[in-house]
Amino acid sequence: STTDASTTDASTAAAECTHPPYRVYKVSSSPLILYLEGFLTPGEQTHLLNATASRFRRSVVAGSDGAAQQSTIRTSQSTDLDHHADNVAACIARRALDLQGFDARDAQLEPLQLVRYAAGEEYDVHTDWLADGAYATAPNGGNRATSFFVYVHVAAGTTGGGTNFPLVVAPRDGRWCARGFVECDAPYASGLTFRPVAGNAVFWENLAGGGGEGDARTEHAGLPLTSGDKVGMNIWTRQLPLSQEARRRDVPLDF
Ligand SMILES: O=C(O)CCC(=O)C(=O)O
Ligand SMILES: [Fe+2]
Repeated sequence: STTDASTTDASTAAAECTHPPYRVYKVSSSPLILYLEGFLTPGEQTHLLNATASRFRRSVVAGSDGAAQQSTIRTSQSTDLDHHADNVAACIARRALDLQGFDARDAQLEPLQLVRYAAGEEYDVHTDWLADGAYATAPNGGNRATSFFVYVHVAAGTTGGGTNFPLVVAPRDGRWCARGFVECDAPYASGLTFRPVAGNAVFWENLAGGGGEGDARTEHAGLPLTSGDKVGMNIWTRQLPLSQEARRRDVPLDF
């Protein structure tokens, strides 16, 4: 390709990439939650791991002042991957926008964020939408309208590490369990837990109501990994375009 990496965006990469025929299953209407089977190809999974392998650092969260800080609630390692500088990541970003219809723009995407969990690590219950409006300003793209959590790698023998939505009722049909998408051994009262399955993804809308308020029902957790190794990826779409500066900056978007 002769495309200059600095000018590549999810639109230009779309011409060069072939999207896998992933399947979409609605899990919940309100909040909207979709399960995406085969969202990443095996080649894309390998590429994402290789592109980020040496770059993982202790994850951070938004502190009470909005600034990124380490916390016992999020003990994983993470790293950003700028999809404007990586054609595979740009193709995945394009796919994530396409699912959201023609109005979702590349400028609304945060850099892709990979998250790695070793045994014992977790991300306790949180929302992806920012509770403090001071950090959901127009130059910051407003709030996080939607989230994808994509399972990039799940080592053989991995246990635990599901993605749990405590306030969402689990779907009932046995195929959710039989296909390995949903954890069905946990008590009903614990809500909905997706099992980590490499290549698959969960998509949801974070905001509700006409005013775009954060939807409390979208709270969720990356449950503790009890053994193995799990790498996931967040793809966050803002309500509005992020300023060029905010798109490139690690702080305060990197949580
Ligand atoms: O690890 C998971 O299953 C979920 C992670 C998550 O919610 C996040 O990184 O915001
Ligand atoms: Fe999250």
